[in-house]
Amino acid sequence: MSDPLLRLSDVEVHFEKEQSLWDFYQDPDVVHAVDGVSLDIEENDVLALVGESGCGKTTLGKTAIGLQQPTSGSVEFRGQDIWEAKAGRGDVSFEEIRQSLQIIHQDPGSSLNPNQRLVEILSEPLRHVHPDMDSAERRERIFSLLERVGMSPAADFGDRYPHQLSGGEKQRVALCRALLMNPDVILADEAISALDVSLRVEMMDLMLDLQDVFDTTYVFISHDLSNARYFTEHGDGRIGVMYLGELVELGTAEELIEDPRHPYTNVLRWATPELSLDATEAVDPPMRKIDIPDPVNPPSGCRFHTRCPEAREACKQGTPAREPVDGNGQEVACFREQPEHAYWESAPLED
Ligand SMILES: Nc1ncnc2c1ncn2[C@@H]1O[C@H](COP(=O)(O)OP(=O)(O)OP(=O)(O)O)[C@@H](O)[C@H]1O
Repeated sequence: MSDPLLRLSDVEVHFEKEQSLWDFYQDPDVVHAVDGVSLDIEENDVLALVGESGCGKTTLGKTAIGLQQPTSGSVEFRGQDIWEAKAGRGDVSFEEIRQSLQIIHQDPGSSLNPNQRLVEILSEPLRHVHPDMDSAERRERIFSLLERVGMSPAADFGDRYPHQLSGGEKQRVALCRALLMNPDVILADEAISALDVSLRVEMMDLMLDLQDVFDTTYVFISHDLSNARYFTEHGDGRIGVMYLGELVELGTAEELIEDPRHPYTNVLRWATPELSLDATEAVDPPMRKIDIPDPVNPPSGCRFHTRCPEAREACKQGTPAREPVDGNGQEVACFREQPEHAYWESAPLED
């Protein structure tokens, strides 16, 4: 079997927190941003990462595209370890890999040069990928892409500066610029979150429409399960649920929403009114505590045990591995999926 497009193996990303002068003689605090994540991402794949603020979505996404070096574990691009390539020990150069792995941010304005017209901004990636292309051909490619993303008349838009665009138009330009690099993966980091609700679906449709043209994979980060659902249902992809740095459940939107196996996935589903679940469902959150534990000192055992309504004493020990559910593509990391686990004999946690 051929290698997946991206393979993350037991990836860990820990950050040392900045210290004040007073803490100088103490060991720095270490933030456990990502821990023990293994995941394959395929060609033309769609993967959405969801979870509450600070759970590690951006860090994991950036690690997957080689913008963040893991503190342990590995990230391979088509079988080539990205950081070995960076150290000059690869068959493919780091620059080539990074060119294949692009990112679009929540705030596209900050990444578009305010002093350049769109046609200049979009010429840069083309010059990079096709150094032999003449300027007339570049303009033709740029204008046809601008038309395709609904920025018409393209010649008029091409002459504009970023400040002359709406938020939605800036995000389209950021998408065009990423696509013109001919990438294998685009990390869309909350790329639709700042848009008006009415424009979000339009942008997601556009991204998926262009996926067929450019043969690219999307890693789509969102704190909103209903957007992740729309994107993965229309893109035939999966959702990964993150909790305190760990990937606790993986599956299609239908699997996760109709049959969430991890109690934390159930919380996300509960917290998303747009999913219009059964009106008879609980109004109280399906959690024992609201507060998120400190990622500097994550709870022992299953990290969700301090909030989980199903938690028992056994959940304080050992990290549950993510395992397949019922032989379909769904995977969950919860002791309750293991009929023989000590969980079933242990006492419930009630505090
Ligand atoms: N460069 C850094 N230095 C120190 N800590 C960091 C750094 N980057 C991220 N963190 C911490 O790592 C944890 C995960 O952050 P991350 O941004 O990946 O989460 P997230 O799920 O994307 O959150 P959000 O939705 O708020 O963007 C957080 O506790 C964050 O404060």
